[in-house]
Amino acid sequence: MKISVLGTGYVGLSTGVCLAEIGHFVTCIDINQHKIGQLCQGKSPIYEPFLENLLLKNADEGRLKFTSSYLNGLEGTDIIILAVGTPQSEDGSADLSYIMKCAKDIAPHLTDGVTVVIKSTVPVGTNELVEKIIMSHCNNDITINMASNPEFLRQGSAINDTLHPDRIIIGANSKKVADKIEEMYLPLKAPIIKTSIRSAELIKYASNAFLATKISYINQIANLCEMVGADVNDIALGMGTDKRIGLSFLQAGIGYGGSCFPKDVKALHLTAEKHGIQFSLLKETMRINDEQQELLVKKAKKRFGSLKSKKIALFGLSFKPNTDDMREAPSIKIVRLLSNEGANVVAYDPVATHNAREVLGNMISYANSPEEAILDADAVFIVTDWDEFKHLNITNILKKMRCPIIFDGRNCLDESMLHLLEIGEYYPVGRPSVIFSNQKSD
Ligand SMILES: NC(=O)c1ccc[n+]([C@@H]2O[C@H](COP(=O)([O-])OP(=O)(O)OC[C@H]3O[C@@H](n4cnc5c(N)ncnc54)[C@H](O)[C@@H]3O)[C@@H](O)[C@H]2O)c1
Ligand SMILES: O=c1ccn([C@@H]2O[C@H](COP(=O)(O)OP(=O)(O)O[C@H]3O[C@H](CO)[C@@H](O)[C@H](O)[C@H]3O)[C@@H](O)[C@H]2O)c(=O)[nH]1
Repeated sequence: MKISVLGTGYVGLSTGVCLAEIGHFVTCIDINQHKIGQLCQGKSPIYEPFLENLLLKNADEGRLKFTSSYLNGLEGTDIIILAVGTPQSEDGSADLSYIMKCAKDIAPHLTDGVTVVIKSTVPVGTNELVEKIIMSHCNNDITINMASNPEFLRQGSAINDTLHPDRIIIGANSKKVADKIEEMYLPLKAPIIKTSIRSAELIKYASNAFLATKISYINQIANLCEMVGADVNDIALGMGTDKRIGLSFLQAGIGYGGSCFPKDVKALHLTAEKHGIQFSLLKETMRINDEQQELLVKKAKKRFGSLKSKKIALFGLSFKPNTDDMREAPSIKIVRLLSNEGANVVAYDPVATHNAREVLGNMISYANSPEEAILDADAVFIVTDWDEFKHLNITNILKKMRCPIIFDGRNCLDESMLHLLEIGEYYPVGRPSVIFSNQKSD
């Protein structure tokens, strides 16, 4: 099939590359000419494992092209996939301006019978609005088919998630349109769920808000664990082994961030409110998450009394491992709180430093390695659970501190290695803290 993908962000680019990989002829279109320039040279503008290799392979084999011209990019296409951003507006609702502008701009280039698929996360009813905009800006004599096909990939595992999805949701108002989209995905051999357009739109928000709520739930259990001397890892295992609950998204820590959960929970809450439903459960999900992001600073204040002039080494800046994305990263709030307390922050992240500089500027210093970050540090905050912090000989590095005081916001330090710390303090989330004091001489 000939497919055009609008938007070459995390979703558009991963989708375009993977659809080419399964044999389609794909043109990715973006209004950001700098991005298109990079992509035409085979460079991925984002850090996403396996993306660049697959991009180069499919471009070389002639199935993947990039352009910023709608005229060239939409010519003779069977399916158009809209994957432009829908960020948060000031009032918390989804900002649909990019998708509406995109609809208006592509309209004059559409040909009769083309299928327009919305992959971006959009509030229920958006497909109908987009269809209206397209119909009022296209040639009068054409018909188009609209469909909703929300995306569930996670950053950091986008390629794997796209090639091996748990399910594919296709929302369409006719069997013919749904079958066409199913045909596009057939090589993936993934379970397909066909629904109405409105249901498909809502499935996306319902899924993200549920996962975010699961995280806030376990985080609140973690807080209780700290009060009663229980261990949240044991609780998560004990709960999650029940198939009805499941083990995933029960990792306690400093809360969720990223380009999706924060904005999508807010948007769903607002949609519900707009329709007279008080979805206060989601309000709590958000409140717990806001508070959870303050946890490490609160713990450090309790430990040190004052954080004024303390040097804090931050391990990790991105909102999750395997991505350089800083959108809504908990590190941003942590840095602001630490700065307000008069602490000095030095941060190390394996790949996100460049993007972090744009958000945090010179509020903090940036180190090139964990070793550099801990020089003269009073405490370490583990903010992102990069493998490097779990496996590497991180305990050996921390051992170099005079007295390592570690606040592990992701419970990711390998506890079996902690005995290497002859002296020090380890404060995980929702688990008993450990104080080491010259164990060797004991
Ligand atoms: N990031 C994720 O993990 C993820 C996962 C699932 C769903 N989503 C949803 O997918 C959508 C895209 O998210 P993203 O993170 O990929 O966004 P992004 O911000 O990374 O990328 C959006 C891209 O769209 C381009 N764009 C804007 N207007 C355009 C236009 N008129 N024509 C062509 N290109 C245009 C921008 O230049 C940008 O490159 C959002 O609705 C998001 O909620 C995101
Ligand atoms: O048990 C957990 C799992 C995740 N997180 C945090 O939650 C955030 C989001 O993580 P994750 O869901 O893995 O990454 P995203 O790339 O944001 O993916 C989510 O958001 C995407 C955009 O809508 C959806 O497509 C995905 O299905 C959905 O998982 C991160 O800050 C994680 O650290 C936790 O704190 N505990």
